Amino acid sequence: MGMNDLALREMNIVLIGFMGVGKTTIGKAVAKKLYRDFLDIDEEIEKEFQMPTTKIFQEIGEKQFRKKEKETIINLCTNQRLKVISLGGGAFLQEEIRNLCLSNCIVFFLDLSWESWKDRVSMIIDSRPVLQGKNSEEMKDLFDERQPIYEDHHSKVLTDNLDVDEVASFIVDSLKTAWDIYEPNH
Ligand SMILES: Nc1ncnc2c1ncn2[C@@H]1O[C@H](COP(=O)(O)OP(=O)(O)OP(=O)(O)O)[C@@H](O)[C@H]1O
Ligand SMILES: O=C(O)C1=C[C@@H](O)[C@@H](O)[C@H](O)C1
Ligand SMILES: [Mg+2]
Repeated sequence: MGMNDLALREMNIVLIGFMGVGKTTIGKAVAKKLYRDFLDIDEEIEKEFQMPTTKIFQEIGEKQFRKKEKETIINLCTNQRLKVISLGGGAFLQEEIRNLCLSNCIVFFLDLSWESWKDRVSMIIDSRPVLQGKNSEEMKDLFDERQPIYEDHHSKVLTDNLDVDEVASFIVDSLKTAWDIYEPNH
């Protein structure tokens, strides 16, 4: 099913952004506000391999993780509708994933400044293999290096100084505005 077959209101909503910006937490809140099901790609991959991401990286390798990540996203973004889907922080590194999401889904970039992000490292590091073993400078380099991949999106929200519920409300309000403008007769 391509974008042309779907009403804007039925399209999956996809959240992108760097590790720890809040894709999973905010995605759940957005789904609840819109009465939709929520899907988290990292969680789907972990279910598939029956192990946490850290263990997948150690025992099966990042390459297989990325392959499964691509297959899972292509499958869900092609065969599902009316979902809120949070991607992993590295998913948009793959051009095929970027292209498919941008043509089939509504893509929201959750933006967060480095200053705010660095205070969250301790909360997330245990479950993010890509951050493990990196010092602050190396994390900053990765953070900067990743920003351009998130620049391909339909809409973005700067989450500095907003709590989870405020970000979710902003996303829902902006979607409803777009739906009313582009599909006024639904
Ligand atoms: N707007 C916010 N304000 C404060 N804390 C937040 C906000 N959004 C998320 N958090 C917290 O930041 C942490 C990381 O959030 P979350 O796991 O949702 O990130 P993520 O983007 O899904 O990361 P990953 O890409 O690694 O899956 C959580 O502890 C969450 O409660
Ligand atoms: O940014 C990344 O490369 C990653 C982010 C997480 O969501 C997971 O998908 C995994 O830990 C890799
Ligand atoms: Mg997540």
